[in-house]
Amino acid sequence: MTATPQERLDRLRSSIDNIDAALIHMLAERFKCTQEVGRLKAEHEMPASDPAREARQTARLRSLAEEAHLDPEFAEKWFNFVVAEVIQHHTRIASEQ
Ligand SMILES: O=C(O)C(=O)C[C@]1(C(=O)O)C=C[C@@H](O)C=C1
Repeated sequence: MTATPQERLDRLRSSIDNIDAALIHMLAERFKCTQEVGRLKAEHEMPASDPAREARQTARLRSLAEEAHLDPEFAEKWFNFVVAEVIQHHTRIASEQ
């Protein structure tokens, strides 16, 4: 028996739910790492941002996105969005020292 459109939609949404949950958990782990980086940088008076590292990571992520058939512009925008938040966290940690 073929699935109804509603059943197909429900099945796809169930996968989307799992993927969204995985993304949230991965982001949480990434922010745990960057919080530690922020504390390390603050303790050693290192600058919050590292444009050279960002440029290397942007090139790497754009290349991975292309291989995965994901829009590289979107991958770069996502990375810039996350890094902007991380830099705010780093700056706050340094100001609390
Ligand atoms: O790797 C670092 O130095 C970080 O602070 C982490 C990170 C990132 O989130 O990827 C954030 C800010 C820097 O400009 C570069 C990279």
